[in-house]
Amino acid sequence: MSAQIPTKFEQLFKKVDELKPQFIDVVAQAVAIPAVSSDETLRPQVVKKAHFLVQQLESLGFTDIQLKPLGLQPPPVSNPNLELPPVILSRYGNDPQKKTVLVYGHYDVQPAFKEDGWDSEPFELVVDEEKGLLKGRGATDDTGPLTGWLHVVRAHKEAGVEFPVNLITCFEGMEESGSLGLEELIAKEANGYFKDVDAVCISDNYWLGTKKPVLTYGLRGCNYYQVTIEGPQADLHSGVFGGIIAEPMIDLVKVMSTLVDSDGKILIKGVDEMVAPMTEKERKLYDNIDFSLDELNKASGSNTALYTKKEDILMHRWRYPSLSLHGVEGAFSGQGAKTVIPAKVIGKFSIRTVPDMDSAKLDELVIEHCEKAFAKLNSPNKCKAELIHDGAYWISDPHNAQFTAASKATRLVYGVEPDLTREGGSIPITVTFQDQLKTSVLLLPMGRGDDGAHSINEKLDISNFINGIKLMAAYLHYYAESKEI
Ligand SMILES: C[C@H](N)C(=O)N[C@@H](Cc1c[nH]cn1)C(=O)O
Ligand SMILES: [Zn+2]
Ligand SMILES: [Zn+2]
Repeated sequence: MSAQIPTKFEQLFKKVDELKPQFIDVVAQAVAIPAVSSDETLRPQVVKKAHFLVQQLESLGFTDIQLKPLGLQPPPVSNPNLELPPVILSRYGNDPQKKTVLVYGHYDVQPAFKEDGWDSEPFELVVDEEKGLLKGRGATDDTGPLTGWLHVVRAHKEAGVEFPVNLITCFEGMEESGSLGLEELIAKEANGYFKDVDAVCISDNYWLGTKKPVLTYGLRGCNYYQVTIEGPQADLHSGVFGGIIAEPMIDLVKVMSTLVDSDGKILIKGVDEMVAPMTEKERKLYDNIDFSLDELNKASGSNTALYTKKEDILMHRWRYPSLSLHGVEGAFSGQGAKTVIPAKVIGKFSIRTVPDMDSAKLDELVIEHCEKAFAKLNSPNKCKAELIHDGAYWISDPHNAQFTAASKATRLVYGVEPDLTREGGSIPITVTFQDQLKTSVLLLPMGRGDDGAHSINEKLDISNFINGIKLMAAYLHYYAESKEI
């Protein structure tokens, strides 16, 4: 640690180091709750995790803790009476002399099963001191970073360092499923719970690579669709009915194959035309970013990249749309050789959206495309294409007080200037915070590009966890000291 480091940071960082076992224990307890928002049967677990976080907030002295209900989950949903998980609002400090920072995170996670190929149980945090890793679903996305904000508060309390800002939490349990219901809550609370918010900070994305910290000023959006094809009343024996009835799965494969080609080119007419043209100024930005094909290959664990040049990889991750095929509900997917003809199959795919794509126009193009592709099959089956959820893209100017404070904090903690990046993933609610609260938003990632978010063996390096907590703390102090909002 440098000799010039201010005493308050020395005290704080020492305390963060000392509290490492306790911080990891909180992450372990949180990871143990399988809060999978996309699985309707696990909704009680998502709610359980909300209550666990409330207990943590209470014990740290947060006040005005509220579990905001969001009503019923809108269709398409199997259980029409399914309640959305609550949003956790709370505050730490209420000093009118201080700035107020809202921190957003999500406590829900992606599904995970050991059979998917995990080396350990996904909902049992593995603390691998030798490799320096925390492994478990949510370690990096977003349970680890979300709890980071609570650890920042605890470190201040136990180090006896004054907390520099008023902190407001907005923790949701539906981010991985499109942040349903949150937009309305933010609009409602913009002049209520959130009325004094000066800045919003989100720690829910990742460094580009594995070595260099980044600050993020853009996200792609995500429109998620499903195509349902149904025919027979029940699943059938393929020896008895194969070749003499129209099979929904055959139709679905044909429809889905018209969406995208193997080079990643989206085949839906009108989509490319909506993408903002590249400017010379933007083109130059890619030159200075620290990234390589090698890092991409390491993160994907393969040599399957569609592009070899750094600039092409980054542009296709950040500023061009992509279409991914995710799966088929109702289809046989187990081991072995079941000879069934599924009666009803639901194909799932999503499009990552970018400036200047119009979300509603995209829905029209996608639905029309699927209907036309199905009509060409002359099938007697029924087909319905629909949007499941959408979330907007976001891009901002990274030259403001928040980014300046976070750059300074990065230099303090990591000793380097962070790269300014965009993120290929989505955090649907980001733009709503910016527009409704009329504040700047900073994305301050904790984990690395190879953390395996949404994948098997999701991990967070312990060094990223501990330095990430220090970074959050330093950012809050530098932001509090800055003259501008
Ligand atoms: C980047 C963030 N941690 C994340 O994983 N976001 C999800 C959000 C989403 C949108 N639709 C479904 N999930 C993502 O980018 O997939
Ligand atoms: Zn996330
Ligand atoms: Zn995620």
